[in-house]
Amino acid sequence: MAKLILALTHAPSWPWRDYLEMTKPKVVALMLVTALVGMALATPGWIPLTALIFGLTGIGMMAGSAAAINHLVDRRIDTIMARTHNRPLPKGRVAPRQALIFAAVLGVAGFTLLYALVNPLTAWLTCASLVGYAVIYTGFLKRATPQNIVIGGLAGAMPPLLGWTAVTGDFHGHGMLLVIIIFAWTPPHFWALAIHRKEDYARAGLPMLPVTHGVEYTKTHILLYSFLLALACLLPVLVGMSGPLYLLGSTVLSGWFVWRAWQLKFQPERYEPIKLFLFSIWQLLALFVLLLVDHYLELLL
Ligand code: HEM
Ligand SMILES: CC(C)=CCC/C(C)=C/CC/C(C)=C/COP(=O)(O)OP(=O)(O)O
Repeated sequence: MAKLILALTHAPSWPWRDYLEMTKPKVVALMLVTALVGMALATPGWIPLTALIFGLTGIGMMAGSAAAINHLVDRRIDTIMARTHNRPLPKGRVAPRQALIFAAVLGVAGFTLLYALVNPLTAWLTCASLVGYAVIYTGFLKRATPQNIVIGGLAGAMPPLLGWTAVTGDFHGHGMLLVIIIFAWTPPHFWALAIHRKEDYARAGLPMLPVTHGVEYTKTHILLYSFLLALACLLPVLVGMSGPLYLLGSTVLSGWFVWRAWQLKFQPERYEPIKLFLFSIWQLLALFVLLLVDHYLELLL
């Protein structure tokens, strides 16, 4: 252990910002919001404090570890792409060995926390998500097929279910519905950025949809997924998990998403792909805040 800490802190000054960057903090933060909502919806009362604190910490640590492994595995292609060439590994600010140790310590600590203080089911499911993203998506799918993000997106969509099992220790269909929402949201989220960064991906030799099938084909798929997302967003109401406030708010958000995806396809001069990418992030945040507010409002009324 002392050796590990020594290797991590050996650099002349502790480049903590680089290590933080490797955990993709903004992405993980939004994932933790979705996990928190999964926790809240799993129980009619307040979220038990142990599940809340150790659950979110453990899930956050393991997601950060997965992100750091992604930085490590992708360090060569990240050097080629304009968006990523300034990252800590391509720039040599963090050595591959240090990144590996960092990811391992973070991942093992997160797993131990979840296993010992939350429950084994959540620990193993989070472990499966880590492997899904860091190994299956990053190490294989990303380089293999333009459907990489559709399949790999499942790992990133898991946090609400992880939050749910952290509270109940059991699977529940309602938790899975929240996963389905993020699963349908991920392709338009990513493909909008992939259109914007098409040249980057082509140069790096990555088979992203706009590179392999063209921009128009990708835009059509974004539009189709926006319809799928709108349908998925209705599921919490159809099963009675969420009420009228959520129905109203999510319908507005879904309509807005479909309208923007429609503009992207049919009025490209009015709406650029990068705008849809940024919008998708706020839309998902708003959707999950709505689920939360609706849940507690139903409890209070
Ligand atoms: C495997 C599925 C996913 C892929 C391939 C993907 C892809 C990306 C990419 C390439 C970026 C740009 C990062 C950058 O500019 O450095 C990004 C940003 C972002 N993604 Fe995703 N994403 C996925 C899933 C998710 C999920 C599930 C969430 C949250 C629940 C999420 C939230 C975000 C946020 C908040 C950002 C902005 C980060 C920033 O500004 O630094 N993503 N995503
Ligand atoms: C345990 C758990 C919940 C794991 C999920 C972890 C996680 C941080 C998923 C992030 C999804 C994401 C930003 C993918 C982009 O990868 P990319 O390689 O396509 O993007 P990049 O080029 O920006 O690195």
